[in-house]
Amino acid sequence: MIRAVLSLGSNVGDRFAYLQKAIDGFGEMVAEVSPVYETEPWGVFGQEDFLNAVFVVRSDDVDPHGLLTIAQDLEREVERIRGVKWGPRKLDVDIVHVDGVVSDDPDLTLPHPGAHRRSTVLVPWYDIEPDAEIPGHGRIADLVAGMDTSDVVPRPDLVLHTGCGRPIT
Ligand SMILES: Nc1ncnc2c1ncn2[C@@H]1O[C@H](COP(=O)(O)OP(=O)(O)OP(=O)(O)O)[C@@H](O)[C@H]1O
Ligand SMILES: Nc1nc2c(c(=O)[nH]1)N=C(CO)CN2
Repeated sequence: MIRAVLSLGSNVGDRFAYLQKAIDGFGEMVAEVSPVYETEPWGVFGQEDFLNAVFVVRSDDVDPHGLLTIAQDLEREVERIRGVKWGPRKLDVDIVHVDGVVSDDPDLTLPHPGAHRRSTVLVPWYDIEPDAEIPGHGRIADLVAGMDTSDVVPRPDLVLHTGCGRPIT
């Protein structure tokens, strides 16, 4: 059984619909989904605000690279052209952490090398797994406590649904 934490981001078009599409794409693997947050862009400034969320998957059928393939297929489905690094995007799906896996493979670095610095990942992750730790970086509760989270604002009006399990159309 694999257990992994993935992050979602979108700042172009119908942002919430893209996040929901990603959750639906992982179907019955999805075990838990965080609240949605409206977040100020990091990396490239002057772009639109993002919606961000985090979800947990469990599966007997895929390995970490299988998760990455699903994530990249979903990204490609909504946006075939990748723009500038850290620039605007309809959908970004990152593999944040896989239980028991540490890897420096550039195609799939685990834990994700930016996750421990990103309030946009840690704040929603903390909501659903307050006791989680990032190998090499410690408890996410401590990481969140040490950062400015004022640019990560809850959107309780936007709730991602699980358990749909239908294929992407
Ligand atoms: N943990 C990971 N999750 C997702 N992609 C990863 C991971 N580790 C390495 N990669 C690789 O990173 C490459 C670029 O991914 P992507 O376009 O999502 O980057 P980005 O979102 O612009 O930046 P960042 O990865 O810092 O969020 C992909 O080709 C993928 O193979
Ligand atoms: N707030 C926020 N900013 C970003 C994000 C993101 O998900 N949220 N993703 C980026 C590229 O992966 C670049 N900048």
